[in-house]
Formats: sequence, C-alpha cells, structure tokens
Amino acid sequence: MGSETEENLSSDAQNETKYQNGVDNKWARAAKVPGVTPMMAQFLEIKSHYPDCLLFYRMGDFYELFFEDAEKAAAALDITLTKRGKHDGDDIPMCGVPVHSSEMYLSRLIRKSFKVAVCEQTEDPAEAKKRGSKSVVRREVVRLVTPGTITEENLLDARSSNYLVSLGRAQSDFSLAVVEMSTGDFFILPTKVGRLDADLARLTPGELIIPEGLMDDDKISRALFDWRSIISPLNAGRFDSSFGARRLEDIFDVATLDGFASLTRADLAAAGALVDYLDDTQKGKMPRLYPPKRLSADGTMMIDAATRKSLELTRTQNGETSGSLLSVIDTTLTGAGARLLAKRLSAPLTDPVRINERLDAVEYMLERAGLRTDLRVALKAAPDMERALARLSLGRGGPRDLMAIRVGLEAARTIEHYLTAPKGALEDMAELVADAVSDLGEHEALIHELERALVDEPPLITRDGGFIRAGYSEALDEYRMLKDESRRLIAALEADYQKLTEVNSLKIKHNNVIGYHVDVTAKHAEKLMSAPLNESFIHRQTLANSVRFSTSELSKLAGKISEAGDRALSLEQELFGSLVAAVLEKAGDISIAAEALATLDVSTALATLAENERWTRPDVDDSLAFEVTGGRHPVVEKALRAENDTPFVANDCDLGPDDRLWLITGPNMAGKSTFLRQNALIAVLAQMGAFVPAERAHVGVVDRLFSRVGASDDLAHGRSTFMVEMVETAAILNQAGPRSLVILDEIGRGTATYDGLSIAWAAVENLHNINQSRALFATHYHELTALKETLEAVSLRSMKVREWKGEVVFLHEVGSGAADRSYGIQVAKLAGLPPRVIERARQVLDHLENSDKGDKSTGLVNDLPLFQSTPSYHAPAPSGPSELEEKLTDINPDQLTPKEALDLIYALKDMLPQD
Ligand SMILES: Nc1ncnc2c1ncn2[C@@H]1O[C@H](COP(=O)(O)OP(=O)(O)OP(=O)(O)O)[C@@H](O)[C@H]1O
Repeated sequence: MGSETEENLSSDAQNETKYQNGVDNKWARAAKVPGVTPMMAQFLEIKSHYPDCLLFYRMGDFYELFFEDAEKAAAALDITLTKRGKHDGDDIPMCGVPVHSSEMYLSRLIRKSFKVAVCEQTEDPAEAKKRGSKSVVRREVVRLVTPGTITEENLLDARSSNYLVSLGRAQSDFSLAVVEMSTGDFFILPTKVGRLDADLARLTPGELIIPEGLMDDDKISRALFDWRSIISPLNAGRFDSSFGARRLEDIFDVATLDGFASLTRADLAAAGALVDYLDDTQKGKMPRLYPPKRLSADGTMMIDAATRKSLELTRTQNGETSGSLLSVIDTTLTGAGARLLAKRLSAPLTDPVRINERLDAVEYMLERAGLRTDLRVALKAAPDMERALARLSLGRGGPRDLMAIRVGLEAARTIEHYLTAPKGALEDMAELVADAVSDLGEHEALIHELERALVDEPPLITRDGGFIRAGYSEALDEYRMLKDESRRLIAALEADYQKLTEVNSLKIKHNNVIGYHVDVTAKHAEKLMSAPLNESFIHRQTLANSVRFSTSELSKLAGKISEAGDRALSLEQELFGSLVAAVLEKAGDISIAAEALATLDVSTALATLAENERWTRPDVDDSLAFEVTGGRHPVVEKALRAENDTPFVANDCDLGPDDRLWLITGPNMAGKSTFLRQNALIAVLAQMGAFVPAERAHVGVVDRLFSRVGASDDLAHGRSTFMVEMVETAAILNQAGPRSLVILDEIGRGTATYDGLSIAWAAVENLHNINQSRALFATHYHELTALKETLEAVSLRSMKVREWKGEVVFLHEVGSGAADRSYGIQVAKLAGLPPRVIERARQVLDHLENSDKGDKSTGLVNDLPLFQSTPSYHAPAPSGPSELEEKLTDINPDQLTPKEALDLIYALKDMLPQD
C-alpha cells in the first residue's frame, strides 16, 4: 500500500467506528477495488467494521492477519511477516498464528493494549461449496477481545483485578462505571475532573472507554493524559443517559431503575455505555453482572496518582509489583483474597466505624491461632469461584470450572464448620466474621450433585468428553459400555482373523485417517490379497512395512463404536449444560460465598502478617491525632533484613494540634524519606483496616493523603524535574485541608538556592496557616527552621548522626531540634567522590560559610582560583613503574590456567595500598 493511502488510513481508523450506519472507510473502499479476490473482499468487508481492532481471520488451523494488522502483530509478537497475493498492485503483508496456541498470542497482544476481533468460519466448507466452487466460507466476528473484557484464566492475573471503566459526563458531572468482567462486579464512582486522575489511579483499569471528542477539552485531556494508552473512544451517542437507563433496565430485567441506588445522568451515561460495549464485545453474550453499587467518593481516602506512585502502594516507581507495599503485606492464599486486599489497599476508608469492623475481624483471627491455621489450610484449597462462575455464565467455561465451584463450596463448608464448631463461637464473633459465616451459606445439594457428576480430575474443555463420572447417568454408562463392549468384540475379531489367515502377527489398529483397519506386515499381505481371503479383506493402503485392509465386519463394529462414542459425547455435553444451569441458578449465592471466602482470607492473612511482623492494632477515630510510637517502614525493614539482617530503627511521630507540622532537617541518607513515607503508609494501612508496623498508633482519619517525595523528569508530559515538583506541590497546597496528611520532601531543591528556599518557605507558611494539615516537611534549607518563631504549630526535628574520625555515621533516629549541619560533603565522600573533589568542596564550603555578604560566588572565584588551590590533590607524579605495574607486565595471560588467573587476581588485589 502506498504511503498516501497510509495517511488516509490512520485518520479514517480514528474517526470511524462500526456504529456509524453504512461503513465507508478505507477498508470498505478497498473491498470494492476491481480484481479483488472473493476471500480478500470478505476480509476487507469484515475488517471495515473493526478498523480499530486487529482482525484474527480464521483460515483452517490458523488465524491470519493481513495488511497493517499483519505488520503491527508481527512486530508486537515477533513473528514472521510474509506476504500473500496482491491487492491493487501491491503485495499484501500477512502473518498468522496457529489456532491451538492462539491464546498465548492473544495475551501478548492484550498486554500491549491491542484489541482483537476474532473472526471464525461459521459454516461448513462443504456448505459453501454448494453455492458454487468459488464461494467463500461464511465468516463472522464472534468476539472482540479487549484488555478490559477478558475472562480466560491464562489471560488474567489471578491476584489482581482487571477493570473495564467507562467515563460518563452530564454537563459538569462526571461518573466512572466500573466492571470486572471476570467476576461480575459492577459499580459506579461519581468523580470530578479534579479527582479523575486519582480515581483512575485507585482503579488502574485495563481499559477505559470515553465518548469521542471528550479529549478536546483541555482539562479532561490533561487529567486523562497518563491513561491514554488504554483509552478506547466510542461514538458519543452511546453515552446518552436515557439510552443508558434503558440498557440497564434491559440487562437487569426491571421496569424501572428505582430499586437501584439513585443514579444520576452522568452515572447512567457511563453505565449505559459500559453495558453496551460489553454486549458488543461479547457479541450478545452478556456476562453475569451484579446490579451496580454506587460508591461514594467521600467514603474513601483520596490519594492522587502522584502520591500512590511515590508511596509505591501497589507498584514500585518502576512499575513492578515486587517491592511495593502490597507485595510485603500480601499473605493471602486465594486469588479473590489477593484481589480484595489490593482493592482495600487502593481505597482506604474514612469511616472509623467501618475501619474498626475490619480491625475487629483481624484481631479476632489474631487471637485464635489454631482456628487461623485451620482456616488457612482450607482456604489454600479454595479455587477461584468468582472467575469460574463468570466463565460459565459467558458460555466459556469447562468441566474444570464446575470442579472449581464444587471444591470452592466444599472449602466454604469446611470453613463454616471451623468457625462455628467451637462452643460459644457465635457469641463473641467479630461482626464481619459473623457476616461471612452467614454468607458462606448452605450448598449441600449442589455440592452433592457435582460430586456425583464429575470425575476427580476433569479435562479443561468439554470437546473430548470424559468428565462425567460413571454411575451418574444410566444412559451414558450404557453408551460407554457399548463402546467398551465393541472394543472387546474387536479384540475377539482380531483373534478370529489371526486364526482364519494363519497370520499370528495380524493386528486390528486404529488411526484418525482410515479408522479401524487390519494391519499385516508386507510379507503376509499377498496372502490376504489372494483368493479366498481377498473376498473378505479389502486392500486399503500399502506402507513401507505394512499393508492395511478393511472388512465389512470391522466397518460395522467401527460404526457401532463411533456411534456409541458420538452419543456418549453429546450426552456428556448435554449433562454439562444442565450442570452449568444448576450452578448458574445458584450464581448469586455462590458469588456471595466466594466474597465471604475472600473476606476471611484477607482477615486471616492480615492477622498472620501482624503476628509474624509484630504489628499492632491502630486506634482509629474521628480525632485529628496522628501519634505513632515506634513506627517502622515495612518495605525498608524487610529489605534491610533480607540484605544483611540490619535492624530497622523505629521512630515516633506525633502530629498533635500544637505540633502538627514537623520540619525535619538532617543529611542525605539519614533516613528522612523513609521516615516520611512510613508515616503515610501507617495511615494507609490503618485506614484499610490492617494492623500497622508500630508499637502503638493513634490515627484520626485522614481524608486526603498527599505525598511528594523525590521527583523525576516527566518527559512524556514535557515537564522537567522542577516543573513536576511544582505541579505536585501546587496540587497539595490547593487541595489539602485540616483532615489531610501531607508528606513533603525537599521541595524547591531543583532550582536556584534562593528561589527554592523562598518557595519552600512560602509553602510551609501556606500549609500551616491555610491548609492547616498534619504535615511532615523534610528539607535541606536550615534557614526554614527560623519559621518556628512565627508559626506556633511548627515543630523542629532532625535525623541524628554522629561524627566519627571525620566520617558521618547515620543513627536513623528522629530527634528534636534542628540539625546542626548538613554533612553533604561527608555523604558525598561515602558515595566515592574522588578525594581531590571532596577536599576542594570543603574549601569552598568554608569560604561560603565565612563570607556573609556580597556575591559569595564572585568572591569565591577571586579568593580561591581552582587550579591554584588544588595542586596537592593531584596524585604524586610516579617515579617509576610500581610493584603492581611490574607484576602486570610480567604476566602472560595465554599461559595461565583459570585457577592461576584467579590466584593472581587475589595477589594483585593484595598489592593495592591498604587505605
Ligand atoms: N529507620 C531506619 N532504620 C534503619 N535504616 C534506615 C532507616 N531509615 C533509613 N534507613 C536506611 O537509610 C537509607 C537512606 O534513607 P532515606 O532515603 O530515607 O534517606 P534521606 O535522608 O531521605 O536521604 P536523601 O535526602 O538522600 O533522599 C535507606 O535506604 C535505608 O537503608
């Protein structure tokens, strides 16, 4: 395809969607080019409806991709790009993936945010032939696979949620509708442009659908900037609120939505478009959805994207899960439990009552070690019922999904027994645990049915049968017996034929091409091909070492076997259908039980964590206290332990009304950032309902948490380090209130000293007087400590260090008062800056500290010309080859054995000056 067409193509693809009536895009036009083959015309016609998807076009055992789809997929999957035929004079690029391993390729494409339209052959090629020799087999897109709508076990991460989110708008109101297709969770989160980024950061969706044209609004486009790679713009007509209301009424089969939480127009716009998109991608097979819950944004701690990133709640700054807070606290045993824990961590609560309910459940488990061990053994065996159920309801489930339900319900039964069996258990049970017990429910009939029906280790898919247990269906047993019986008859026939032909090596064999046949070696073939045996034995095939025959008796028997096999298979599939129906009938109760298991998993996991790590229950209330005794940073503590078993130094933090703004000074590497972050993490942990890494903690609920700890360039946004820092600081100073907790680390350091100091100064004043938040402010500007005189709630703290033989030793202890010096040069020395640079820096520092007026740096140049003052830092001129150099000259590397070479390296190292 020429480059001119290429250009038209991309703009076409963006502007056109399949929802326009009568598609007229480059694909539709290409289908009409003279000379296009019927197959290519069909491909182009189908592709014209899915311009923004890669079209997996089924051809036999492969999905083929053509044109730019092929180029994109070949690059993304690292597979060979070839060509097939020509279109309008140009080669058609092509690549293909085998159907049997297509899931692996799909998962790679989905991870790279592609969408795939799966186009299958929907008629038998023989049928197509009847319409004429040139007719093409009918094909249809049966499913759109998009990052937010996958349900397959191997495409999903078992331990994290995969949300599909839709953004609806009605004038200035915004709403996010959220579905997790793999579990049926459906909720609505009202939002505002200002908190859109924070809300999305809380959800980290796999895919975000928005009305086309929304990004034209500058503010919205800025808020959505970080999410651009997962956005699918859809025709704005699909975000109409009255259309949305009708869609929801249809799906939930209700005449009015009044029974649901009252939904605003923005909610309906978002939810309607979401449901419509699901319907569309699943080609009418709607997943089972719970009625939407409307979450109140007020019920959770607001944490913006920058804060989440800086605190590394669920991912580290590099995007990895390992090393995040979640990775350290996650000791859950089930996928659903892990997902629930991540959800709680992403949305800590602000209502002390609800927080304490969660804490009660953790404490309940903590106090009962024996019970907890039993529960954890049972939980470990519990499969992911939520996801199995979703696959079954979409018609994508298999026998193992039924098995997952059975085993999951059995685990629920065992767990319920453990929880309720002890005497008096119900009386002092924590409320959430008691709720979970009642939610586990009673599923005896279904368990029993599935136990009777399924073999112990069923196959993944239904295609080949073999998953129904003998004894479950008389008819099935009979077909199976017939099949076995016929097999026995075949064995008998083989013996008969051996006798008849007097060929003892004669065998009856089976293969997929010619089915059952008589097989003899070439040596005996002649006998069977001559009279009288040739009357019964009909020659089929001659191979190098054997010759194959069929007989009418054998064909009859084979027919019986295959008939019995077919009947058995279709009966098994029928039985599968009824079992799925029986499960789906109880879907609501099963989901509730699955959720209860997840809650218990989280409570027991957090209790286990608390016990192992010596974490304590925080006091959480409505006060404005933030009082932590002996607090630790869970991730740094774990890293120190793993590295060299260094103990973590615990520190207190008390942001009472008179001391609500701590100004912390101290050298680099002394542990300021760690201290700041650990207090933010303690607030998050406490409010998600977990125990905290401290001896004691009293947390008055925090409504918004802000953290600006270190910054880096944001090249994608075209922002320098300083700009990023200022944008984030602006967000804090504009939004934080008296109930907020603010963590600010070294703001203003990315610019000229006085500018930076002035900004930091003004920021502290603003935080103290206007925002009045509880705040930890770490700085290198010792000048700021003067603010203590004018701002009454400012408290000065410093990281303690000790000097020892000119070196600085970090104690990692937070003490009162300001730091006496910054020790920057000592730290630089530790980092390995050359001694001459360190010495020179000391001179410069002395000079700066001693000159107190005028332009210090001009004075510096005059007083301390660099090269005049540093000759002694050059290494003394060598007077001849050193011992080391001599030794090196003597070495002949080619004559050394590896062992000698190693010894030599040790010897050379020993010769280095011992300084
Ligand atoms: N309380 C502590 N107990 C033990 N080790 C600690 C403690 N706090 C910090 N450390 C160790 O010190 C290192 C530096 O800590 P941190 O990054 O918090 O220092 P900083 O003062 O913020 O430095 P900078 O100003 O250079 O960012 C940590 O990586 C950790 O290994």
